[in-house]
Amino acid sequence: MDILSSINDGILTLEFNRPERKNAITAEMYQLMADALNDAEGNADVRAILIVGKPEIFTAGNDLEDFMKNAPSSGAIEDRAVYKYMMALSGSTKPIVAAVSGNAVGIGTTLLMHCDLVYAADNAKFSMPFVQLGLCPEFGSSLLLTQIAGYPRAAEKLMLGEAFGAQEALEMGLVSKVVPVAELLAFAEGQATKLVALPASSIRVTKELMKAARKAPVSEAIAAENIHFGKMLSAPEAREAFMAFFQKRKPDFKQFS
Ligand SMILES: C/C=C/C(=O)SCCNC(=O)CCNC(=O)[C@H](O)C(C)(C)COP(=O)(O)OP(=O)(O)OC[C@H]1O[C@@H](n2cnc3c(N)ncnc32)[C@H](O)[C@@H]1OP(=O)(O)O
Repeated sequence: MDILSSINDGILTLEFNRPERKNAITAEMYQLMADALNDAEGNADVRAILIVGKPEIFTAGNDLEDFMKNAPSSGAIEDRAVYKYMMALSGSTKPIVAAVSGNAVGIGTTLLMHCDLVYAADNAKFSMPFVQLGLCPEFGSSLLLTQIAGYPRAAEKLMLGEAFGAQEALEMGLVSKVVPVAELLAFAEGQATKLVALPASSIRVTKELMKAARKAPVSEAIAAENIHFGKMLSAPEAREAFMAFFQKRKPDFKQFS
């Protein structure tokens, strides 16, 4: 299974488990995670959610082969598994803890902005190389990163798309704390266990209140991003970027005006 899902002691753990492809996320993986999150909504036994990868890799983001195969022209965005996953994540009423070690690329970084507690190992590396792929920010990152980090820093990360480390992520407010990689999982599990022991109703209301002001703007940003992202995914710039990645060469964007 490319996603490992388990419920223990009140914690639903979702683990990326496709290390041979750097945990790149396929439509099937998004769907599995969406289903698990939606099931958790109606399951009072789940009192916290934990999202983890492997010590050496969180996720390489969306599977680029999937991007090439599944042009977005085929159907509405709302029917796509990635959309269902991100809506389930951002709309979850349960507290969500993410533990990031290694690379968190593209949606691997975007998804963190929809979690509540985000812990990074000292080997974590974040990047949103949407522009490098001929794409644009997705699932609210154009708004959320600007709010979290301020415009100039967000512009640097979203326009240049260069990777940055755990310490910088902490300084900019993207993560809650940095811990040594060997201690990350136990630490994150400990934090999730604390959430499980607290009154679920208080956690629920606190989360709702904290997210209330950003709910409508985030929905609007996601809708606007989707319009562009869908078109850009089938444009020649993105095709060139995907081909270049698999051919292990630099993309040639100068051929496009
Ligand atoms: C809506 C969502 C949007 C997004 O998420 S956009 C972001 C999409 N993701 C990317 O652009 C990241 C692409 N991957 C990378 O940049 C690198 O990988 C890493 C930095 C994550 C790791 O680099 P290294 O440790 O050198 O590993 P490796 O040799 O590049 O990858 C090992 C195998 O994994 C495959 N792979 C890696 N990432 C993806 C991916 N995103 N989609 C499909 N396959 C991927 C490779 O091709 C290769 O395979 P083989 O061993 O056969 O050469």
